[in-house]
Amino acid sequence: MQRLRTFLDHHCDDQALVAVIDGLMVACKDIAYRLHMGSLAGVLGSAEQENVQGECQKKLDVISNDLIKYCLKGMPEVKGMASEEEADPVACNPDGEFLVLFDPLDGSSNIDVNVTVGTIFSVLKASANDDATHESTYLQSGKQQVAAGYVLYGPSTLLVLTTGNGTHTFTLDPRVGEFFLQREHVKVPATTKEFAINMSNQRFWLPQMQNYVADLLAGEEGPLGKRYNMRWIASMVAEIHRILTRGGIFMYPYDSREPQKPGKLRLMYEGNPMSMLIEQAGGKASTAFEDIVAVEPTSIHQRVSVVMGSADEVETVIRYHA
Ligand SMILES: O=P(O)(O)OC[C@H]1O[C@](O)(COP(=O)(O)O)[C@@H](O)[C@@H]1O
Ligand SMILES: [Mg+2]
Ligand SMILES: [Mg+2]
Repeated sequence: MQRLRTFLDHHCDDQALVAVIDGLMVACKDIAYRLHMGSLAGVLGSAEQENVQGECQKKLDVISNDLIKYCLKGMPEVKGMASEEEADPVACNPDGEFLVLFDPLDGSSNIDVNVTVGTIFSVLKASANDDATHESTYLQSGKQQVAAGYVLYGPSTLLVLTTGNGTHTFTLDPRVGEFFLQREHVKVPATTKEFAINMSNQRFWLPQMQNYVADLLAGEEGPLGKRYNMRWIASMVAEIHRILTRGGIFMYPYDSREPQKPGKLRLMYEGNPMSMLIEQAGGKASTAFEDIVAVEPTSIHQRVSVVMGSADEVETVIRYHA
C-alpha cells in the first residue's frame, strides 16, 4: 500500500506542486467527512442564495468552497485561486508559484438525494509579476495545466490525479485519513458501447449532435452497427469516473437554450481538468470542433461544449460535426 505523498515524491519532480496537491487534500478530506455525516452535520439543503453563474447554491457548495479557500490561502506555494462559486479570483501568497482553479462541489444537485458528487481542480503556473487578483492571470489554455484531478465522494472517497505523467487513482482510508494508491496509469478503452448525455435537451442540440445520437439509438440496425447502453447521473465526476473505469463517452454539447453560451459546463473548472485526466489516460476530449485544451479562454467562468471519453467514439462525434 503506497501513500499518496510517497507516490508523488517518486513521480513528481516538483516538490512545491506536491505540497499543493497534498494541501488541497486536507480540505477534500474535510468535505468527505461532512458529506458522510449528511443531515447529522446540518450540511444538506439550499443556501438560499445564487452564485456568480446565477445558479442556486447548496449549503455544501458554499461550505466546500470556503474549506478549499481557507486551505489554499494558508499555502506558501499558492499565488491565487479561482472558483466556480466566487465571482472574482482570490489572491493568496504574492510569492506563490501556482494558481489553483476549482469546482468545489460538482454535481451538487445530487447532494440531497445522497448520490455521488465531487471536487474538481486544475493547477496552472504563475509568473513572478502576475497579479493574482486579475482575471487575465488565469486565462491560460488547458495545455498549460501542470496538474489536474478530482475527488469523488461516493461509496468510497477517491482521488484521481495527473501531474502530466499518466492518470492515477487513490482511495481514502477514513480510519487513518490517508489516500493510498489504487491504480497506476489508468487507460480508457478506445471503443465503447455506452454513452452519457442529458436526453431531455435533445431538441436544443445542433443538427449534427441530433444525427449522432439518433444513430446511437438506432443500435445494431443503424450506421454505427452497435447496440448502445445509456447512463446519466448528472454528476460529471461520477460520469468521468465510470468512463475512466470501463470506457464510454460523456457529452454536454452546445444547446440553444441560452444560445450565447458555448455550453453548460465550465471550461476552467470542469472542461480543462477533466480533459487532461482523460487524455493522460489515452482518451480524447473535444468541443466536437476542437480539442477542449486548445480553447483560449477569455473569461474565468467561460462555458464550453464537452465531448470526452473513449478515443474512437469521440472521433466519431467529431466526424459527424466536420
Ligand atoms: O442537470 P443537468 O443539466 O443534466 O446537468 C448536469 C451537469 O451539471 C453539473 O452538475 C454541473 O456541475 P455543478 O454541480 O458544479 O454546477 C455536472 O456535474 C453535470 O454533468
Ligand atoms: Mg460542476
Ligand atoms: Mg459545482
